[in-house]
Amino acid sequence: MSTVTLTRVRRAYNGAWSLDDVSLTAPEGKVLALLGPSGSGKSTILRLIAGLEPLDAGEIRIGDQLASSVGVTLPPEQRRLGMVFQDYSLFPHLTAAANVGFGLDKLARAERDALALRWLDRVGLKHRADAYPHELSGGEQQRIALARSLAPQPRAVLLDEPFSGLDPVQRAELRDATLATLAEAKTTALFVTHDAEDALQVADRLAILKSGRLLQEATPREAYDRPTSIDAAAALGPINVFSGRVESGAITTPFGPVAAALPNGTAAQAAVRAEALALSPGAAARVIEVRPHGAHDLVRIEAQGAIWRALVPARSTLGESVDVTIQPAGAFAFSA
Ligand SMILES: Nc1ncnc2c1ncn2[C@@H]1O[C@H](COP(=O)(O)OP(=O)(O)OP(=O)(O)O)[C@@H](O)[C@H]1O
Repeated sequence: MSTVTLTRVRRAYNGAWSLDDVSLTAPEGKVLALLGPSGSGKSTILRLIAGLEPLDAGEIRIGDQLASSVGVTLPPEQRRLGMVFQDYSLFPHLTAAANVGFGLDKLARAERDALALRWLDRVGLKHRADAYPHELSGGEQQRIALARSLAPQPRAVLLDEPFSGLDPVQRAELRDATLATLAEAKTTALFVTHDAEDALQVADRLAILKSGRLLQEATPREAYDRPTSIDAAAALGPINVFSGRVESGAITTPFGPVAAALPNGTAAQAAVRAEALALSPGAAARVIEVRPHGAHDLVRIEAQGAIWRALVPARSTLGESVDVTIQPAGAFAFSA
């Protein structure tokens, strides 16, 4: 396992930056999640690290080795990386065991078979060693793909949306199983997702991207509790935004004040997480709509013409109007 470091990396397609000056580090033996909406550049980062494409500026190092810089692109097979993609990409004509053994061709047959079985065991699929991919569920195929990528002891493993295409139950199970396997293997992992929950659950560190730019790199806790911008806050869950001016250290929103450590008079924006709004019987805001949202209800409330969303415990009894308390831990202010 090795640290993977990107320094001021840029990549353009057809004259437009698809990655613009991105620097980030995947620490040795940890999971770094690349989180962002479609088109934010997540897969481009993986392709550049894998050596599938050249970069246009900056450099990429895997451990001490310079893997990519302008005019230098170490071929993929010399990078010693593992890869897992969302479409599993197992060889259909090979059994599960043969798929896992595929990258172990330098070993003698018996050794290779034993190691493949050991990896199948690690992902809980030893009993399916002789099954062909079409005989396995999507989640099982993905676990085989993970075992195949890790068996040759890569310096780092790249996972591109590995849980998409699975139903929610399979997804949660596979997420937990993958995390356990990565932790056991102590492999550096870069994991692409557009799902905030996946990123928060799986990552040791998060890199939040938008439009080819890195918005924030932090631990999941830091990113959630101390976002550095409105966009970074919005990447981790629904937020409410209000534009106003700072007065006496706060922005006064229709639903209450949000503390702002900015000079008085500054044009600023408040961002309040939907789960940071506590509702109680009262008359400050009108309840427009209540909808189930898993363990929560999503409630739309209106005050002074503004409509905000609140996530409250499911089946809370709310009347037609409520008082609103903004919990400071989920409320942030940014200069506009
Ligand atoms: N080969 C290519 N040719 C032209 N444009 C490309 C190419 N690959 C990526 N892009 C563009 O670069 C930007 C980033 O794409 P990328 O696939 O890295 O985003 P992403 O965050 O992985 O998105 P998704 O979640 O949809 O996979 C997009 O605007 C995309 O259209």
